Amino acid sequence: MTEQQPFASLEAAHSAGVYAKRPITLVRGSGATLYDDHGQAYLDCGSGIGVANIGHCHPTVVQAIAEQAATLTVCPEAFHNDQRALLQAELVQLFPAEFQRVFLCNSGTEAVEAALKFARMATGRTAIVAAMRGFHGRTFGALSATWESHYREPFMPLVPDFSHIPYNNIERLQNAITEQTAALIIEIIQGEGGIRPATAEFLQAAQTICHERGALLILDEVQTGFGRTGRMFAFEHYGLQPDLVCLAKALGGGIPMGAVVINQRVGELAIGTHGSTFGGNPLACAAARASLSVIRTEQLVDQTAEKGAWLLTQLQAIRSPKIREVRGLGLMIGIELKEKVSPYLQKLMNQHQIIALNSGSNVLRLLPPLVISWPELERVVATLRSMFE
Ligand SMILES: Cc1[nH+]cc(COP(=O)(O)O)c(CN[C@@H](CCC(=O)O)C(=O)O)c1O
Repeated sequence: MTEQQPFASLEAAHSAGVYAKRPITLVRGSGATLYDDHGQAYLDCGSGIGVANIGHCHPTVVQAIAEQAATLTVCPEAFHNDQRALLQAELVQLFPAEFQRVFLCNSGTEAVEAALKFARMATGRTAIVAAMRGFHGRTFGALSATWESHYREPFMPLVPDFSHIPYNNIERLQNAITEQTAALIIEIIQGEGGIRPATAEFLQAAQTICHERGALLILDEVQTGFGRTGRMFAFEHYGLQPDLVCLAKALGGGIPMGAVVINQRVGELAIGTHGSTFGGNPLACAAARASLSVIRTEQLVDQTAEKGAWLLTQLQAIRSPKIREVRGLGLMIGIELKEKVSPYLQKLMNQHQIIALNSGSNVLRLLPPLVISWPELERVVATLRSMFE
């Protein structure tokens, strides 16, 4: 172990080796601040890839986890459980009345896998249409809907009968959705794919075409959900009535969790056709309930709409030959550069102690905790302005 980075070298010695690592060891978090093992503070604008919407180690969630950890953490879905029953009821309350059922799992990719399986089972069809640049997860089904070839190539063949259309292209959508299509799966804003918002026209057309032709509309809100875009769920901006909504990331307040919220239009799902050992476990459900209560009591959705509008305006006002476009919604913002983004991420972290993300090779992605303060936002704008102007 090296003196400066004792844990990094120890981790590197035993890690599977599939992750590119940044040269810091994070050991503590609070609100929008992270701390490394030398006590250095960082302003977090990544939220653990869109997980820490309510900030790190929120006391309400910490207390709920501690209490549930001392009560019951293991309870498979073969048995009823109080925390699960309450969470399911609280979750569907956030959706239109047609959504009455929830499948609980443990990650975004699991939520997507479940939604894809439910769509094939409910329609008796096999074709799945997804969008170019979309990201839906890394398990074989979700990966078959994910676009980037470097995620897919090493694992071919994937699941058959998946196809992709250009995002926001209604004509190609018209041609792709047929009587053999089980579902269309899309993001309202492509996150990993570059912070690319869908157009209202594309989303409305997607819903109309799917429902006219008997296909289901799956919205992958793993990244856009739980206030990230300034509404509790991004589909609310467009008044959509999807059939299956995939959730994860911020759902569990930092505890791994995924969910599929199911419109009654999908119909009954047969017992024994899908499942999960850890899905709906009491610990994750208690954490999720606490997280939802924080989002509600701290009015984080409205805060995000206000903070996000200000941040987008400030960043769009930066005049720089290096910036192609600044786009996004709420506190899900991308700065598309005319060059590689990684040097800027390193500079932000090493010289300014701000942690940001990439989307692809040239988009700087900002996903700060929704609890980020106004002074912290002003620091982000001032720092980026100094870097790019
Ligand atoms: C829209 C979306 N859907 C599904 C997933 C899969 O969720 P999970 O199984 O919990 O990771 C992700 C992860 N998005 C991150 C990619 C993570 C990875 O590299 O893998 C991201 O946006 O970078 C998404 O952003």
